[in-house]
Amino acid sequence: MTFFRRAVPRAPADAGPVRLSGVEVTRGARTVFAGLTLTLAERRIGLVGDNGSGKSTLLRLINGLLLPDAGTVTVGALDTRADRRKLPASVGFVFQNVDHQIIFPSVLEEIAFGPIAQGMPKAEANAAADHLLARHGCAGWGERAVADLSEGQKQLVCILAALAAGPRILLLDEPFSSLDLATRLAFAARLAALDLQVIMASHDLHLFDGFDRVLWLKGGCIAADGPPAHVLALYEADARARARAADPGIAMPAGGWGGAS
Ligand SMILES: Nc1ncnc2c1ncn2[C@@H]1O[C@H](COP(=O)(O)OP(=O)(O)OP(=O)(O)O)[C@@H](O)[C@H]1O
Repeated sequence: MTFFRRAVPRAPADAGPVRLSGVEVTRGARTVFAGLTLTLAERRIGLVGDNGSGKSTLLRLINGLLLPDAGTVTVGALDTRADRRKLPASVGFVFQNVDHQIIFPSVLEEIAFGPIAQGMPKAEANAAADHLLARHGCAGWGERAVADLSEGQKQLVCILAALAAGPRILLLDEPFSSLDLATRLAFAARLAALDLQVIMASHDLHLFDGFDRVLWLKGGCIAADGPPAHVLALYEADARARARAADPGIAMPAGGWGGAS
């Protein structure tokens, strides 16, 4: 599925997997990663883990917003340190907090920005943004002030803005948390059809249906890595055990992943 024609031909250098090699990251006084090595090649990769386990930090390393204190992160042949300015053409990102992402006053400007930055003429980018909005049930939103949108509507604009730039890799950090059910379902279906690599962090485990691989981060380490059903069952069993240990009298709700109890 094509959302936008690419503004400029993609550099061959962005082909190939994401690789982290010996990555060390300290944020504030806390060591988040102490020698993380990973190859991320699958088309659909999920990240799960407790609050503070390092999911957002990992995504920020891949899009070059955060540079490792030691080690390297590469996207194909692009090194996030040396080739930082080339990354936005290849790597799209939807932030957990939309207010950290939105920079323009109007919806149209926000969505057209990426293609214009890549060289698409403004009139063409604006027309394509209008078309994209219409395809997602938001016809006529272009002139709306972003500040007047609800949280979920802002989240939708951020997702569309990321797609508009035609990335090869889409990084999503809790992208659907404020979307209503119908919009969430529609996006999950569209996501499944997108011809690009998706790496998504979420606490909504059902979003990983159909994913190729899930990584469970625990204290900056990989606690489990593999098919979603396997990893999510381990993760949920661990979470339930810890919830029980914290409050032995707790009545745990049934259901969940992989029959974990
Ligand atoms: N800007 C920052 N300054 C200092 N420390 C930070 C900063 N951002 C994150 N951290 C720390 O880095 C660690 C990893 O945070 P990160 O945001 O990657 O976690 P997360 O898994 O995405 O959590 P959540 O599920 O809550 O979104 C945490 O201990 C956090 O306190």
